[in-house]
Amino acid sequence: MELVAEREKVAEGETVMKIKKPVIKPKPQVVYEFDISNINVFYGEAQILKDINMKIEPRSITALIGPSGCGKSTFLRMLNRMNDTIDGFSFNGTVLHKGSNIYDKKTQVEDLRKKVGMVFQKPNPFPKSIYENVIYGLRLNGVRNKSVLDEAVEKALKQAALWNEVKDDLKKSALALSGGQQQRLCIARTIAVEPEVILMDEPASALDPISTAKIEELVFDLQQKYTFIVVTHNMHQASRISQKTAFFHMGDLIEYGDTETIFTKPSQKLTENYITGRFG
Ligand SMILES: Nc1ncnc2c1ncn2[C@@H]1O[C@H](COP(=O)(O)OP(=O)(O)OP(=O)(O)O)[C@@H](O)[C@H]1O
Repeated sequence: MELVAEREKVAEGETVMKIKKPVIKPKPQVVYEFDISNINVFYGEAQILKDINMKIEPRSITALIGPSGCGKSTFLRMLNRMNDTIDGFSFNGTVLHKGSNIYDKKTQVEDLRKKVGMVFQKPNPFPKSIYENVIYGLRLNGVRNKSVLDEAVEKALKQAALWNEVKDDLKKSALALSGGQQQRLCIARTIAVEPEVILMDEPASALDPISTAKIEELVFDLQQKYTFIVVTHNMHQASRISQKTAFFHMGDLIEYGDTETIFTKPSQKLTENYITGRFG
């Protein structure tokens, strides 16, 4: 802190020191999308995640990579409390979403999940029409107005790059769509409730290369609007779409940083061995 002193002439020949109060400028506070501190997760006696710390910036794409069973999905599910109902689940540590503790007793899980949506590995549309799938969350939230719903359907399907393919068939069963279209429909369903974050657990692993490319393009295009956190086994996918990468191994977060650095100059040998395909 710097004190600023100024000489002030009071009367001829006489000066006094006038101390000006220091001006303390508040530091701009970074509000992270997620600020995760010292997370330890257990299923029964088994420790699944060990002292994980991670800060995730808003409007970014983070890839979670690591060999099977290292805890990527468990970590992802910590972010919208999807582990809560798993038998034997317990944890300690803190997960802040936009500064609020999501595991606080006062947090309503339904409200959290409106802000933090999730897309799963296998497309899981409901056995309903395309239209009904997209508005599912809005209906749950009590939206009834037909023109509001119509508008939301068009907007979400356009954002999910599916509108042109289905706009004349909105009453068709979602189950009649291809796997790739179903996954984009699930993304549209997630987008329709206007979340802040979209969690994705291997969203393209059940899809063909063309559908995979469409999902990647979509995530890339939507990053201006949403924060994405994506579990992937596909190293090319991680390096193509994400700005940040987190490498997990046996429950430890081994390395987390800029994707380019992780893929070109990882600081840990274990990371290098994994990304170069020596194990995993
Ligand atoms: N419901 C559960 N009950 C008990 N143990 C579980 C449960 N779900 C996962 N596990 C265990 O927790 C560990 C981490 O699993 P998790 O699914 O988070 O890993 P992952 O890195 O996502 O794996 P994958 O890449 O194969 O999907 C594994 O050892 C797994 O067997």
